[in-house]
Amino acid sequence: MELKPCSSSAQASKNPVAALPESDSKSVDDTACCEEEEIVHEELKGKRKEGNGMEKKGKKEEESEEKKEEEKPKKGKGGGILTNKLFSEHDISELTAKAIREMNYTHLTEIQARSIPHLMVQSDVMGSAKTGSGKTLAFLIPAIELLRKSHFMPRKRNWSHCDLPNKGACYPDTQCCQGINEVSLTNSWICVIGGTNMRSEANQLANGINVLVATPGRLLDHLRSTSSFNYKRLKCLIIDEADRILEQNFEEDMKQIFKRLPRDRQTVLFSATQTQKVEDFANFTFGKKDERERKLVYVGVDDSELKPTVEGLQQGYCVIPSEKRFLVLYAFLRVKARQEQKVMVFFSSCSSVKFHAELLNTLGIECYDIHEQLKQQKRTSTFFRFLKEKRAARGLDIPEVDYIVQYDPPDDPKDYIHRVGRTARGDKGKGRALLFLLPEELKLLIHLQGSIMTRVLEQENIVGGNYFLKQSAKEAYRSYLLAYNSLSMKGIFDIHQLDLKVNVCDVLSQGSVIGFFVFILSAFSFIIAS
Ligand SMILES: Nc1ncnc2c1ncn2[C@@H]1O[C@H](COP(=O)(O)OP(=O)(O)OP(=O)(O)O)[C@@H](O)[C@H]1O
Repeated sequence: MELKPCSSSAQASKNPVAALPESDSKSVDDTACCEEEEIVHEELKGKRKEGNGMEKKGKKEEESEEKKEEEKPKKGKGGGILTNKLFSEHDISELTAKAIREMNYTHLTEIQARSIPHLMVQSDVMGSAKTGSGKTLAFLIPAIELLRKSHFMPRKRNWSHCDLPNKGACYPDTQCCQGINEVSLTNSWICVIGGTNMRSEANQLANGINVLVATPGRLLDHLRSTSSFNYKRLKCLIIDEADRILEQNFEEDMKQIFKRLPRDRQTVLFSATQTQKVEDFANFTFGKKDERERKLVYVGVDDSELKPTVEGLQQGYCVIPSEKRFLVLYAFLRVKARQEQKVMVFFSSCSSVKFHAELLNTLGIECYDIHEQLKQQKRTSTFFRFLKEKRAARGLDIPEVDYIVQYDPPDDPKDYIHRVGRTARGDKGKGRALLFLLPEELKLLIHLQGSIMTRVLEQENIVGGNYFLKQSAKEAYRSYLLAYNSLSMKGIFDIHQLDLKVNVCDVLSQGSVIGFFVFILSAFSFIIAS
């Protein structure tokens, strides 16, 4: 078995939407806060050029850019995702403010600080920020506030908001809606997702709702077939996780949805990764400049960053031949179970999830399974049970996931980013992600460059760059081999049968590998000892 850190970094996602960079001028709106991010497609291309340093800037321009930079929300201390902007500085109704306080949030994240002011004045917004950076509240607070200002009442035949995430994102979005609504108690909302009972959803829609969280496919079904569903007064359409929606081939459904919905509405599109597909979809969603009456603002929080994953995420991979993969997983999960850590494991098929969950439960490792073949209700309840599970030892009710394990590889870098984005979420969130690869799958790393990285690299440098640690690691490894060789039952413990050549060479020739190697090895020694 070969265990290695990922050793390179570059860009996994494509450049941010070329046609929709942040701009700073020609605001149609008179709100000062919106001036810095106003966009007009044609002007944007020019701006991007400037951003790339391809044209010389005049002094005046430089000064105005400096001013803009000063006006941007500053990141809070401690390297988290929060800025120095407070929720209390915003014109938010008391009930929503109370809901936010009850969630213990005081400061806004960057995507929130930069998009909420635009959304509150009902501009169209296209937002882009890493997974776990607080996009949900960024669009939900203005949505709830818009409802409040419009004096919408529950159970009237209105339909004012539609939030369109993909199926996975539906849970956090509805949870967040629920959080705000539990306190404000003003809005009725429902969540419609494929796999649930369409008739009961139709009844609720007929009764009238204020906020609808839906997957594109199921929403289209209702638009087509639920005659009592009155959507003519839609105020705001929010498309969350646009990149995921497109990946799952919902593009055609989205076009059909757009055809049916009223055009005079606010439109919001959020995405964690930017691709050509998202760019094309954005152009299609917002239409051409002349067709648009509303102002469109692009807020790209991480556009200048090379790394598409968050700071608090440590990432690594291990190369394991297929016959040993389950053993590694089992050993790993046992250690993590003892440490009362939460681990989310990704497989490539439903039957594989089912099988491994059954097997692990049989072997005494308690785990839940979520896959497409389960009824939606079961999926939702399992998901919430997993998130809410208490960790007795620490006495905390923390929903965060400590580890993401990708037992089967992701389909592409975006898939990878979304999977690892389930950990290290929120302010100063910390988490780890481990990718299992077969030796012949190593080529995948070329495509993941930039996604996997830094922290493990730092770890690698700690050992590789430190003479004493390196010597000590070599010594530890040498003594492990000597001890193994000294075992008396040679029939069982034959050092010549150990497939260690690759590891020995790697460990001894590159200090780089040692950090991660030792980390995993210690997990095994724990198992052996237990
Ligand atoms: N203002 C805030 N202060 C502190 N924590 C926050 C704040 N806003 C959001 N969070 C935390 O950040 C976590 C991630 O937020 P959210 O789910 O909105 O991210 P996201 O950007 O939508 O991620 P994804 O793209 O994966 O859906 C939340 O679970 C919440 O704990």
